[in-house]
Amino acid sequence: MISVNDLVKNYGNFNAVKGISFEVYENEIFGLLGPNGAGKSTTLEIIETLRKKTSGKIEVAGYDLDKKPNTIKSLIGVQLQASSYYPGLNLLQLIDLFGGLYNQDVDGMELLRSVNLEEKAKAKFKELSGGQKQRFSVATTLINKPKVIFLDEPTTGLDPQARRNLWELIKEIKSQGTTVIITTHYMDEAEYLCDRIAIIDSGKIVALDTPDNLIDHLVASGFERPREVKKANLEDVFIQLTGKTLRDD
Ligand SMILES: Nc1ncnc2c1ncn2[C@@H]1O[C@H](COP(=O)(O)OP(=O)(O)OP(=O)(O)O)[C@@H](O)[C@H]1O
Repeated sequence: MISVNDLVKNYGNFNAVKGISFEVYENEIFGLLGPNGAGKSTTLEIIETLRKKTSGKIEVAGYDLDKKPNTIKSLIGVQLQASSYYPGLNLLQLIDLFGGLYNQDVDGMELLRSVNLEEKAKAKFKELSGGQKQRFSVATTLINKPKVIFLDEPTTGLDPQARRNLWELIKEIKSQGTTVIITTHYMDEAEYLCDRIAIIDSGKIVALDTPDNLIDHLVASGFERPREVKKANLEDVFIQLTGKTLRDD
């Protein structure tokens, strides 16, 4: 679905992305992981046609980014910044507006239902909880019925229930046939969600494989955790005590 070949991005003298290459297969959830400043957002924004690359070749669904940026724009779904959500409009009106911009006939209620926000159709974006805001933001990526969506840290700041709820939503989106590229700083999230992961460090890909293979490879190299892992962790305690249901309605 996406092929990135020897991508380089310089900001002035600073070499932020240093010749990375990877492919994202159709209908997989592909994770880009890496420390702050590794170059994840830069790479995503270049593929999204929002930022200019310095050099390299990128294809999305077989279209060359240099030759067909507008075709690519019509095939991808990108999360909008919170500032794009006009404060005077409710969720349904926002979807209608974005649908109009994409020249798409969208059933707003159906879309809101798919992200469990039906009851908030008449609410303004600013009136939503953090989890609801993220679900709405994911919904807006689907308005143009894209082949691939880009999610940049979609669960940052959410409570454990809301995170799990969003994970299920992302899996559901994949099961409908959409390819997903996601960045995250949560390793449990990447392990649960991603079919394959690229780990980027200082503008270079240092590993690319399935989560299982990456872990097996580390274990095969002789790595052992310094102490025995308990059968549960604090997050299990939290979920056990507070339940799995969402509280943000
Ligand atoms: N517009 C810009 N001008 C100059 N330098 C930039 C610009 N945007 C990003 N950078 C630099 O490029 C590097 C990569 O930034 P980028 O935002 O892609 O990292 P990231 O991996 O997404 O980080 P984070 O996890 O913090 O979101 C950083 O050192 C950053 O300071």
